[in-house]
Amino acid sequence: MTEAIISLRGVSKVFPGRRAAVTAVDDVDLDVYEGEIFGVIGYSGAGKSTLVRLINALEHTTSGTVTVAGTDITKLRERRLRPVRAGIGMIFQQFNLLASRTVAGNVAYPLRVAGVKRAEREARVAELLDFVGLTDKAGVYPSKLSGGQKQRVGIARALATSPRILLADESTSALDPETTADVLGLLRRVNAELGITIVVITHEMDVVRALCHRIAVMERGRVVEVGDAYQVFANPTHAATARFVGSSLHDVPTPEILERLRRRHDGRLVLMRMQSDGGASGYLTSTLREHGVEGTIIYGGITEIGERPFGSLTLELVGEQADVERFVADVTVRAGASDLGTAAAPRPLPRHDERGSVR
Ligand SMILES: Nc1ncnc2c1ncn2[C@@H]1O[C@H](COP(=O)(O)OP(=O)(O)OP(=O)(O)O)[C@@H](O)[C@H]1O
Repeated sequence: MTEAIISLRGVSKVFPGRRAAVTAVDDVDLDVYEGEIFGVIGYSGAGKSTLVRLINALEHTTSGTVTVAGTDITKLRERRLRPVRAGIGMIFQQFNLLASRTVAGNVAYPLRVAGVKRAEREARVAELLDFVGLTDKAGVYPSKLSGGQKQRVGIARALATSPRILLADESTSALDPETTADVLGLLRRVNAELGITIVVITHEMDVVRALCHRIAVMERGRVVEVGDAYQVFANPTHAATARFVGSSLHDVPTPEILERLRRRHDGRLVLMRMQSDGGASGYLTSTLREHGVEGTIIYGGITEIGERPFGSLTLELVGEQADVERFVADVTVRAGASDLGTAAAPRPLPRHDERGSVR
């Protein structure tokens, strides 16, 4: 995973709006490495779809260059773009299947367009339907399929011409959680078994959690943060990222919730971040014991990102005041915990870029 298969340099896209021009993508530099699953996240209107449409030249850049598999596609004429697009599969939120064609017909469609002979086409379609688990639906029309099955057909069709890159634009947003998990599992197989680089656009944290190796966070056309999915979520440096994590996990009390907690718990409160190597709870237990302090969990949440624990716990500490002080000093320094004070002497919640972690 060292070579960039997609590179954007100084890329902007401006749409001439009715009143004023809209800068959908604003001076973006980005590398997506061969073999990775890369997430583009952000709220509606951030510019995610436009960014991805620039990668397969469905939109043309206003400025900057987009390089795909070594070719600068911003300089290519339409005819020369065709083979580049053939190397990029795409799946959509609304599946975009042809209603008048069977499942097999839909998957065969890009092969027909590419002029693949019938026998070869049929063999390839059978292979793809087997891969996505829809062999028994070959002769069925899309209207008879569930949402999850439709997206499987979409994936099989996107893979038909053996692309090196798959772009997935909100590919699970129209699906229920169980079906989403199913489709995400299939995308993981596409990446792991076929070695295809995947770029997913999503506003859903669950998708990122289950799938992405690295992510870019977009806000108002700009990439405000990029990196390893776990690192970015564990240590957000931009408010947009922190909002994204907080709105999905709800592990850190909001100021209002903290107020309520203080009414019920008048002891010293401390916010402990749980991350990384799984040693966190052991560290917490031993440090409490070491200082002769008891800790009661009064708020928090722990989940996984990329199979690593992630989240935070808010504890109320009970013990001799001097012991509590020493414990708080210790975990603040060694584990980046946040001292929230007491109901009588409250201390504010940490800003998003001040959160530490238990390592
Ligand atoms: N063809 C277009 N013409 C004019 N403005 C456009 C066009 N396409 C996108 N925009 C504008 O560009 C901005 C970014 O849109 P884009 O669809 O890329 O965002 P997004 O993050 O994908 O949002 P969503 O998740 O809602 O699709 C928005 O303000 C949008 O209105």
